[in-house]
Amino acid sequence: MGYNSEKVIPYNSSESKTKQVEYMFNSIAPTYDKLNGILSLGIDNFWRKDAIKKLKPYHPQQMLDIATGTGDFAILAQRILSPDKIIGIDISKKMMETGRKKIEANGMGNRIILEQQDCTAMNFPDNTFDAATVAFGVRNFENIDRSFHEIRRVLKPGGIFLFLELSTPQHFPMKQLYRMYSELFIPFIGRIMSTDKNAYRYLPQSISAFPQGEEMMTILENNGFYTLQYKTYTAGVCSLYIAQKRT
Ligand SMILES: C[S@@+](CC[C@H](N)C(=O)[O-])C[C@H]1O[C@@H](n2cnc3c(N)ncnc32)[C@H](O)[C@@H]1O
Repeated sequence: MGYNSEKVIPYNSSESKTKQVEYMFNSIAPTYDKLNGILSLGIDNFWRKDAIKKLKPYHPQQMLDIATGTGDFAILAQRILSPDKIIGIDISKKMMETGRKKIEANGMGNRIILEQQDCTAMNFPDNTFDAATVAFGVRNFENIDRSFHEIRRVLKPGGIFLFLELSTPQHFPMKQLYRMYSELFIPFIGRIMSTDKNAYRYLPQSISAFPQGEEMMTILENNGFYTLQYKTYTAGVCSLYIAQKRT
């Protein structure tokens, strides 16, 4: 089944969504971290920390951080959970170049390894990881079902899949405020601060097309997961899903 967010692409080009997304993140990599903080008014750090803490009861030792980008989620997971190993994967070399520098600066080079891989076709054996995480990546996937299927394959039986994604508030007054924020503020800041204007047009469009809540939980179940927890942050601006591999 195809989902609407899979059809939202950054550029007016005939290349696959994956190729366009790779190009876009390579192009915005130098300003990504700074803009992230500005656009979320710094709240993304709170969302990330709260999400990672929820993995504590599972004591994951082998972790996979998909769409790891500049490495923030992997670094936080290492700091909070101290697993034996985290492998971060991403399609964008430039995002990971920044990520590697941050990992080294945090003295975590022997615990976090970054590899260029597409999450729809990973080279890991079946049943490898205790937990897989994605922060703000799923919205960019060209094929959500194939990605989830592949994530399930590389998780051990009972393994945990946790992801955070931006979402659209459903209730007054946040719904209306958020609409102004995403239609005016995001493209404006993107235009003046980023090297790629398209990226900050693509961002609000991909958020509004992304399946959320009940719909996402059904997608997880259809791909072989139980949803253990679904919660929203900041009146619905961000959503967290925690699911477990069904055996
Ligand atoms: C918004 S960034 C998130 C980066 C990081 N997780 C964070 O929290 O800041 C989305 C990332 O998803 C990556 N991505 C998109 N499609 C992917 C795929 N099929 N496989 C692996 N990574 C992918 C992009 O290259 C990009 O670095």
